[in-house]
Amino acid sequence: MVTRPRIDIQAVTELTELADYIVPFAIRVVCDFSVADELTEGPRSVEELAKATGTHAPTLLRVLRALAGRGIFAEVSPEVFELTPMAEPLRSDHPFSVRECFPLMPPDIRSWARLSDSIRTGRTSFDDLHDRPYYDWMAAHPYECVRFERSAESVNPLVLRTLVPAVDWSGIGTLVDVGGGHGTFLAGLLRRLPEMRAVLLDLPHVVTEVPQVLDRAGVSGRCEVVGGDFLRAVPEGGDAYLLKTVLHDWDDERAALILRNVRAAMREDSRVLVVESIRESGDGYDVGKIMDVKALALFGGHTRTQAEFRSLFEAAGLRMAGVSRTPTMSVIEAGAR
Ligand SMILES: C[S@@+](CC[C@H](N)C(=O)[O-])C[C@H]1O[C@@H](n2cnc3c(N)ncnc32)[C@H](O)[C@@H]1O
Repeated sequence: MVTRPRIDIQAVTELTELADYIVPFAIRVVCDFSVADELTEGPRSVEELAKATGTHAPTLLRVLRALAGRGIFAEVSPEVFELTPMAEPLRSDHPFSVRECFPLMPPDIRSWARLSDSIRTGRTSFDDLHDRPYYDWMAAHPYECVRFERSAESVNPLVLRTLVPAVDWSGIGTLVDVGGGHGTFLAGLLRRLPEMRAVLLDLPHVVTEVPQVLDRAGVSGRCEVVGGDFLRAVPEGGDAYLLKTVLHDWDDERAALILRNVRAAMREDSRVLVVESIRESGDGYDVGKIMDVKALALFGGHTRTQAEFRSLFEAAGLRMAGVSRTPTMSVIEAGAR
């Protein structure tokens, strides 16, 4: 039996608002021109802001008005704008700055535009569009690679804040950060845990950025940097192995291979700390479900439920030891089986 459509005007309105994809692009552009940085001393007219940022005043006004409608900046008097709580984190000096969070790079956007291909075939649209997997493409495109790593790391200050108190770090003299990116998470960890030493492994073209990050944090004396491939091998000698937002990039076969390489490198008593967004059941907002679709379009991996993590560890000769959920990400801990 066909039921008649239910009419809920509020729902129709909310749905049409979701079609307005200008917001992330407008945020990207105000970040590119450091508009939030120009408002740190208080409200300013669009005319002044345009002069300071090298932009076209009437156009900047249109973008700022659109964002103000979403609570990002406020028009306090005609054509005069100020920062709001949601605009503050777009400042470059904000301790939880997210201005790198919106890279919106053409290769990614073109893959999103081809999501219909993924839905038909189950394949990763990025690979089909660019003829190779994400990280291989990034290796040949240094500018985009740096933008990608910075966006992946932009939430690290926030994650560190919730994660450090949630984990028992005692007994970890040496931590191996597997796929550690530019090292911002590890640098933050080493600053908070002054007794700890570390090894960071990432692809050779990615680790070139790591020394500057460690130097800025004043921790370079406690961290060795290794350029390598975790699909082949992982450094030995860790009391613990950290894999933060790494496994969701990979299908089960390759995620298990990475963990088997960790298993081969670790001692019987070493710990494995996986930091990820666990995919939860139920209909609530769940970053694990959002990341899952991102992994589908771009990386060819997927996020996992707690039960899926348990099976993945078992396939790699590990045993899940516990899960700590924090307001940002979860820590899924494992040991040797
Ligand atoms: C989503 S980023 C996470 C970075 C970092 N762990 C963090 O959370 O800030 C995934 C990382 O895996 C690295 N990666 C991808 N393939 C790799 C490989 N075969 N060997 C080593 N690292 C790899 C990427 O370069 C990237 O830095």
